[in-house]
Amino acid sequence: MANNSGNEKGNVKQAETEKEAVLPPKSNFSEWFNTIIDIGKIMDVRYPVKGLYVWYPFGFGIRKRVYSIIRDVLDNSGHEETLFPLLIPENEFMKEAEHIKGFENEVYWVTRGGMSPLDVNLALRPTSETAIYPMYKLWVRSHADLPIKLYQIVNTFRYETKHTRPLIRLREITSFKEAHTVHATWDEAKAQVDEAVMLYTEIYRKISIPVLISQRPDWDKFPGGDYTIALDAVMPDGKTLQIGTAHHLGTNFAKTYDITYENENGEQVLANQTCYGISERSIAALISLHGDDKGLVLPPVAAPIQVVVIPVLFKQGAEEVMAACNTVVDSLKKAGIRVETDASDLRPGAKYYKWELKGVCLRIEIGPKDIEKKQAVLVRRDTGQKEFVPLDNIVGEVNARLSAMGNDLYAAAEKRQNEFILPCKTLEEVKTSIQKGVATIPWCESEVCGKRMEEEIGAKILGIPTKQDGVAGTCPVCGNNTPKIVYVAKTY
Ligand SMILES: Nc1ncnc2c1ncn2[C@@H]1O[C@H](COS(=O)(=O)NC(=O)[C@@H](N)CS)[C@@H](O)[C@H]1O
Ligand SMILES: [Zn+2]
Repeated sequence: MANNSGNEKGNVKQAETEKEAVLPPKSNFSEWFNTIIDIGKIMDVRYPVKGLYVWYPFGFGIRKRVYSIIRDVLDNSGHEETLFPLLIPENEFMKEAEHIKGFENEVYWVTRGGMSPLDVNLALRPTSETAIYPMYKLWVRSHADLPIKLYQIVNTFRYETKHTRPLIRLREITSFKEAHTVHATWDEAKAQVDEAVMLYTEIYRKISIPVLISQRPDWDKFPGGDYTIALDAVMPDGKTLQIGTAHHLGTNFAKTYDITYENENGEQVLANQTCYGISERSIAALISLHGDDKGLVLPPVAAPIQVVVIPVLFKQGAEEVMAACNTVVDSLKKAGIRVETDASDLRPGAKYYKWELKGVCLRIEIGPKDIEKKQAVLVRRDTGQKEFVPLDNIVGEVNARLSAMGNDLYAAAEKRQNEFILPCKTLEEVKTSIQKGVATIPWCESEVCGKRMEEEIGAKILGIPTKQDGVAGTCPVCGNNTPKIVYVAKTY
């Protein structure tokens, strides 16, 4: 994967040969992803610190649109956005034992200010529980202060020892949306976890991404949490990418940070909490699930450029063609559609290649013949479908295809995801199936059997699907009857 040329010694590797890399076929997914991040102008991997990458403006345009969808969904479901400090004092960070165990190998520390050593070392937030919860202790006094439903979209830092790669595993997570909620009871917090999963599913539906929803096995839950529900995308190579998680924290952190509220009978009661997060892995999934051999394929809601108008110019009638194109561009802009014209002297084929690589949703071609017939040629990026449409209703024709495209991309991705789910009855079958996709296998849910399964298979249990069809099977380890199946998959 990304041979990220930024290195520990801190020097930027000279730009590769100026010639743009050629995009490999998507069947070679690892190289395809690596190349599209570069030539699709998503992120520049040459920053001289391992695991830190630079957003190109085009890639940032995609991130901006995806995160405005995230904000809309959260702001319209009772959440408020806020901002907590980046630096966390060691004494606060080191309070919750489970949480520390889970993060102590990943935390970056600031130990100096200028030339003088700090009296208290400061952690760069890997996630913000230990920054936020000391403040929640000050804010939560009575039942009337609950629920609290806050989120922030910040950068967080994790000293990842596994292979770092842009958008998928960064040491500076640049787009970490983390929500932290406080509730009066365990059940209310459970309802919040369920809402978070529903909202995440809605967000991903809006960017045409289907997800697998499962509860992580107990030994793989969030450090300091009661349980974790995760959303996974099935990537084109059949491996899964965790693109969202919601954690029920019970009273674990409330105990540590003394977050209590006075109930109706004047008693001090420990609060129950949840937290849930999405990162730029959402963009990784968007690029990976919809892209093809020609490059990016972007759902219209996330596309920085939705339409490109290409005038087909000959000596004869060039003026009329340019005039018609400008009229089309103006009317599309007025309708709020993100449109560009390409009147460059590139050959048509080179133009098509350029805009297809960038995932522009629709191409409009207008030549002298089209003027005569008062039509334009419309070409969809996802299907390649070419149609003649009347010029005088170009806005309607474009809008119809843009809204169809978002749904069609989702349907196509959902079909591919379902084909990756491979039901198994034996561990042998699981071993072969996870080379291609996501295996399901009955499991009695006992930790002993689960761990034995992972050993046997040489891969991790992904999680217990929250939606089960309840058909009984037998646990392949203990032979007991069980109504539960579990996902097993190779993961990013
Ligand atoms: N190194 C990383 N690079 C990119 N995304 C990451 C990285 N580590 C985690 N993520 C993403 O961030 C999400 C939330 O991270 S987490 O550890 O699961 N959960 C938390 O940190 C909780 N505080 C909820 S915000 C994960 O589901 C995953 O999609
Ligand atoms: Zn068992």
